[in-house]
Amino acid sequence: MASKDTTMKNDTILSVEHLSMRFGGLMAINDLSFQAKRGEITALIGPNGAGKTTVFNCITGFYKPTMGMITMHHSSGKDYLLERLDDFQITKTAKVARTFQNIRLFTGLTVLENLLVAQHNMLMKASGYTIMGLLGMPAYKRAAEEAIGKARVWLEKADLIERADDPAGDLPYGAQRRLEICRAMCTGPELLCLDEPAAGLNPKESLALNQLLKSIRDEGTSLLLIEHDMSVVMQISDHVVVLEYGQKISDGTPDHVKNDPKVIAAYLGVEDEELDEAIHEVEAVAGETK
Ligand SMILES: Nc1ncnc2c1ncn2[C@@H]1O[C@H](COP(=O)(O)OP(=O)(O)OP(=O)(O)O)[C@@H](O)[C@H]1O
Repeated sequence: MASKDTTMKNDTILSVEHLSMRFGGLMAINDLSFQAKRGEITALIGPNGAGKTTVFNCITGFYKPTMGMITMHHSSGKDYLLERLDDFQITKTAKVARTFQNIRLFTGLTVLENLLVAQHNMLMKASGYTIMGLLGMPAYKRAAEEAIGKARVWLEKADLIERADDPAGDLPYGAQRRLEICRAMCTGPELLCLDEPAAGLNPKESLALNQLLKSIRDEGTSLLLIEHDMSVVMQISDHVVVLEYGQKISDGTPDHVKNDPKVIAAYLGVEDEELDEAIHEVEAVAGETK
């Protein structure tokens, strides 16, 4: 019999079925279906304008899809139809958190305060939506201590604990990106969606990011990410879905998609007859970066 861990790892956390999104005359996503597995890092890749951010915006409630179903399957066995929920319900109830292409921290607040703001809902609930917090009632005090404890755990994991009391805006770029991820993790998501987390990072920052993302996965949160940096995608993803012109052109392990001629053609923008040459070029580049 499979162990519980193995079973958990192989089941589906997110199903996207026949998703379409039309903007006026443009079909940005056209009948897209794919699944993300629980306990895995799934990467959504594709050339510029392929529709990756639009898929993210549909999953996280920023857009209502023109057609299709997006289902979040909780580990409790409960399912949530994301296209029917508002964005705040998607975070709070369906437990899907996201980060954006551009950093959205409260730069004037400290690193720790940014993580406490993320837990505002839980603290408000503990206060009974009254002045219990100001009066220092035990239930609120406990909740506040828990919030600080959770923030500390994430700051340790992201190697930011030394900077807890510094303004978030003073952190180097790569550290700000990691802080954003910690902030999303403080909301307790089952699925974390990251929009280009490695954009603008230097190789050292990129390595720190990879370690953080792998530790998030290994502790049981599933990840879905859009990423242009192929070294990040190939190093940390368990599963890759490739889009071109709003449609899926490949789906499988990093090795599978890396060698898929359709993917190579899409990235290099080559015609079928030029494919062999393009594949040789890609293999040569891959060999150099090993
Ligand atoms: N709000 C919108 N209104 C109209 N067209 C849009 C809108 N959002 C996206 N599009 C169009 O949909 C298509 C897919 O865009 P999208 O941003 O999803 O692609 P992407 O794969 O994320 O691209 P990139 O890698 O450049 O970020 C593009 O042609 C884009 O111009």
